[in-house]
Amino acid sequence: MSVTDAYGTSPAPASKSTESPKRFATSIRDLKKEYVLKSETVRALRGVSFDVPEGDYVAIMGPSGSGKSTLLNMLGCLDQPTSGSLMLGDDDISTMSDDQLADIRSRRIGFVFQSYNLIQQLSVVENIQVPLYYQGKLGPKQRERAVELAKQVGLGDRLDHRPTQLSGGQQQRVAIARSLVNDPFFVLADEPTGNLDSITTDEILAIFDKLNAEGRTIILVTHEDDVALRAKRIVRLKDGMLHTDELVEESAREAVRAKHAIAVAELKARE
Ligand SMILES: Nc1ncnc2c1ncn2[C@@H]1O[C@H](COP(=O)(O)OP(=O)(O)OP(=O)(O)O)[C@@H](O)[C@H]1O
Repeated sequence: MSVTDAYGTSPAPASKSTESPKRFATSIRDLKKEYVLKSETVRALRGVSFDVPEGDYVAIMGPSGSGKSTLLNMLGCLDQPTSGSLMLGDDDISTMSDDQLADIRSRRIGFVFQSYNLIQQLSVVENIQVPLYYQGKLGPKQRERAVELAKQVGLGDRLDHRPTQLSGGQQQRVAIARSLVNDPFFVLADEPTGNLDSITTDEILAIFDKLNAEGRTIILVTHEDDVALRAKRIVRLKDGMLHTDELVEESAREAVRAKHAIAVAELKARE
């Protein structure tokens, strides 16, 4: 296998070096989530712990029912744990009110969904500005930032297009630009390439590579090994527990990038 042991799941021992301490985009400790139904209690997460240092690129994997969506909902401040802690910066989401959760969600988390979730009536630039709208922050400066982000994801010539006038890959680029508009703690991507063909998948993964190289923290849920191997680290859940937490060797990342590049070149040659 092309991965090595990762950071470990317990708090790091105090460093004796003079290096500044690692900052975490999020830090999760003994996270549990139970759903209480009439006939039974489902233990969806049974004590999950791991850290995501700033600048990391983590793929979360696991079989159906292993707890990925439950974890994602908490990382996205859409739901609270039954017990344990999930820190975003200095805030523990398990102690927040619904209003505080909504506030931190709109200000500090960048979402990218499988189905893009764009507003059909709005243009590319307007869609990118949507998270700012919810904070009452809309002005020329914010529009300028949205235009800049559109250019960063290669949509500088599509600023006034509506989602129906864009391909799936272009719509996902809008969603990625939208996810960055608030300068989030991390980009949370749920099967972001699930609806895309191989060529477009590679283009979207290249954007994530670039964003991560620029220092953006990315947390991505995927079922696909080849998508996960583009990340720096793979966290696997099983039966609501952390099964493995492994770093992906740079050589393995390079190999999968090369494999994707060859597949894309072959497909383009056939067109
Ligand atoms: N709202 C809910 N009420 C009750 N049980 C739930 C709820 N949401 C999830 N579960 C249960 O919690 C467990 C974990 O579900 P979860 O959706 O987090 O898994 P998953 O890994 O995302 O699965 P998949 O890959 O199929 O989406 C499952 O047994 C599921 O049935």
